[in-house]
Amino acid sequence: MMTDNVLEIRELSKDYGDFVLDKVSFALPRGVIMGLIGENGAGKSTTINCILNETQKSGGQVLIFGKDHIADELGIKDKLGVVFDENHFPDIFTPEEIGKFMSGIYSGWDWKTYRQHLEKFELPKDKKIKDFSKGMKVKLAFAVALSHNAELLILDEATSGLDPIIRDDVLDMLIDFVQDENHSVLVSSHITSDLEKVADYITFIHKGKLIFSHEKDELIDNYGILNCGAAIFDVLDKSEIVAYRKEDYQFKVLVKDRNKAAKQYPNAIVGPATIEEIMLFYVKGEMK
Ligand SMILES: Nc1ncnc2c1ncn2[C@@H]1O[C@H](COP(=O)(O)OP(=O)(O)OP(=O)(O)O)[C@@H](O)[C@H]1O
Repeated sequence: MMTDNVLEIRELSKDYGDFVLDKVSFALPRGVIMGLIGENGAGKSTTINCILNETQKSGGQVLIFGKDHIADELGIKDKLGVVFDENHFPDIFTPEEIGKFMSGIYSGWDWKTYRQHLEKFELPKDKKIKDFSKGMKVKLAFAVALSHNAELLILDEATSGLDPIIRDDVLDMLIDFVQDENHSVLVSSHITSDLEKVADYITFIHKGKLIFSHEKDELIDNYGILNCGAAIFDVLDKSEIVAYRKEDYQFKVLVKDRNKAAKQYPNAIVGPATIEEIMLFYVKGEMK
């Protein structure tokens, strides 16, 4: 049987001297949307650039569709759609001319789908890209990425500069895209609420290290925030606590198993945690 991971990253490292991406490993199963989260400078773009071999990795292994990402670069390219926050199509061209160019690059180029996307995104096919707004440029990049029968989309902060309405359109598009069970998406974003909406998996990188890569529902169902005063906080079992934040006389504590915590500390108030809160606690919280 074929591997069911479209992307496998094993101990991926990149040493920039003052920043090290440190043996990051995770796998993206076929048919899912994976959100890649982390603070500014955490290493999200470095990870994606190493996957795409835009940056040479210092160590580790990257398999795309079960094949080494460098040895099989040409075979992989056709099945990969990529969108960055800045897309540098030559801006003297029109979408129609970009289409002609892309049809020479991708063997699976599909004019009909491309024209449908241009229409859906209300992109004028004969207007020069230099006169496009930022949102229009990103939409054009999506139109290209979605028009050559790609099986894996990799998006690096592609939605960050878009207004909430276009962002919502793009998120719907990603959900549409994975309706085909052969399609998968890796999407990095600061906007954790977007990822909370669409991602099936969340991979969290902090200071160049992998903190976790889990199914989103598992995170949402299990993690929790326990609110308590100093008396309870002092007796909390250190091993159950991910991190805590002190606000006036209250302690807010991130726990990995909120049901267990609620049973163990019946006098504390325990509630669910959002992906954003989980990230905030890991990045800004203190360890007991
Ligand atoms: N070409 C480079 N040369 C040297 N250092 C680099 C290079 N590219 C990135 N870095 C460093 O790697 C670190 C991680 O950057 P990266 O862009 O991967 O983070 P990020 O998680 O994508 O952040 P952001 O959300 O701000 O885009 C930063 O400290 C950055 O300075």
